[in-house]
Amino acid sequence: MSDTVAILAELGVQTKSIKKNWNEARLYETAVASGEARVAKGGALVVETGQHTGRSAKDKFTVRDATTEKTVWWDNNASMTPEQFDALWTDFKAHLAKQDMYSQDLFGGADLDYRLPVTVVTEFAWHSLFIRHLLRLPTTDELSGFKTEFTIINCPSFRADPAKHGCRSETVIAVNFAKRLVLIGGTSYAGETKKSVFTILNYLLPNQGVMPMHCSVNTSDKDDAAIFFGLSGTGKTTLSADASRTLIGDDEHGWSENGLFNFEGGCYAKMIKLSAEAEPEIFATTKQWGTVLENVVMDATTRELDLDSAALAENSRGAYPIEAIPNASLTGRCGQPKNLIMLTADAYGIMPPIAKLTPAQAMYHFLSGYTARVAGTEKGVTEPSATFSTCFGGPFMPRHPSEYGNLLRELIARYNVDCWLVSTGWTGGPYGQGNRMPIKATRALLNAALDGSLNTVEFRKDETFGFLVPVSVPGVDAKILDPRSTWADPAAYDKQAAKLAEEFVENFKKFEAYVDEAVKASAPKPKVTA
Ligand SMILES: Nc1ncnc2c1ncn2[C@@H]1O[C@H](COP(=O)(O)OP(=O)(O)O)[C@@H](O)[C@H]1O
Ligand SMILES: C=C(OP(=O)(O)O)C(=O)O
Ligand SMILES: [Mn+2]
Repeated sequence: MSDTVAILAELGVQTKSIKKNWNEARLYETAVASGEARVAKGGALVVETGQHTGRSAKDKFTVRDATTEKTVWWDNNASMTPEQFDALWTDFKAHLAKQDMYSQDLFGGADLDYRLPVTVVTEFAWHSLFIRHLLRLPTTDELSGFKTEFTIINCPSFRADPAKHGCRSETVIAVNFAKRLVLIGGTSYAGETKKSVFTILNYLLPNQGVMPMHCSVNTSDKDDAAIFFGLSGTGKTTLSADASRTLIGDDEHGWSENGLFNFEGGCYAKMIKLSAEAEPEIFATTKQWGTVLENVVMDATTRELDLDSAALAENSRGAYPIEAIPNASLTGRCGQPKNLIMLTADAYGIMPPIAKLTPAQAMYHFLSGYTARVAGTEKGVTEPSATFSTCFGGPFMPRHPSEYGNLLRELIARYNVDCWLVSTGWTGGPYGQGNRMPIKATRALLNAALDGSLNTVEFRKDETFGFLVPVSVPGVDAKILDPRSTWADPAAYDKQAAKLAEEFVENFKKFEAYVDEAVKASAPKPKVTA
């Protein structure tokens, strides 16, 4: 296979026109001229995505054939038959024949041994710009010998038909590993494209012994890389951009014998209520030419941005090349990690802001993938709900969690990595009563973990979770380290902690057959209260 033109011919795709590998400036001009986008004060490109302002996880389907039958974990991945995919593909091609399209030949993966050449074909110029920011650009030389290995076609104006295509609605994300093709239709949320590349790498890399991870990574000149696992909204992007560390990437990485590597070349940050003070590096990107601002509210006349407004979406986003962050790595690669952090936004206010995990506890929490969803803007809803998304990335993990878990466990042991659980969620009570953990406090605790100083402080054992929690950390209010003491009613804390422990135990049942006694013994134990 080869680059855009050859691959489209090989796939039998005809488009009205195809603009191949256009650069940022040309895509900008076209996106504005065609009415897809507007320019904000400072130069960022502002777009609105309409109905879909986040991923449509339930509209994602993987083709179930003789191979994927055995390699995909179907409990966690919705399936589509090869015949349904073919019907979708036929209709997709008929639709594409009437469209002016853009394409980019890019790499997913900064490690030269493991990178995947992909061609991303999009209906929107701004989607082409987005994916050019997010993935890794080939050099001129690499482009001349480019051989695509996977094609992603994103056509928001296509409407899927559940009766014919085996999907659920007019929106579809169809992944076909045999045909090396992903089709996206009926949604404009740009995150679908980048998470499709992630899904592909998550499927392919374990076969090469590489651990793919939904995490951010940063390092320093001391070669002390840190991995930050976490579900959406837990702080991967926010916390990895830190003035005192070198950013490797904010969302998707691989871990091999060569070290850690970014799958991407850009970041995709949440813009809602972004604070210039707590997140200065990310804030600066909103005022730069090149940044794609998705569903950020802008005044039509002054072109001032209103980052606090959720009028278009709670999940407003900014996409920018990693160079937009001052202390970012351009190679996207670093050495073996010293620390591994699992981020959770515990809205129940039960988890401590930091805890030290044994390797077995780390495996337990990796397979559990706990965070909590909060009501957000919905009226009248005050209760948070627990979410367990395995490997901290359930919607992007085609294989059985034990495959990822076993790889991770081996790597943690081989490189002697210290593991931590960090709650960026609520303190002083649950969502609705307490407050979100201050970013400053989380950063101070993380810095103490990463510079090694946290290994020398006094710890207590958490009665419910069994992990070790520091009693005091220089520069941090000792009270927040013990969540129970921050609640007005400690008995209410105990009750809620027991309830959360039960939810963990219930969720973990499906993994019990795949883990050893030490991992099973890492389950939280509801504390017996008098
Ligand atoms: N203590 C904290 N740590 C990290 N993020 C926090 C914290 N408190 C509030 N936030 C907010 O939570 C959100 C975290 O989102 P983000 O970093 O994009 O997560 P992810 O990349 O994991 O999806 C940001 O909007 C950030 O401002
Ligand atoms: C882009 C996404 O990732 P995250 O929220 O983890 O940054 C997403 O989930 O759509
Ligand atoms: Mn992120």
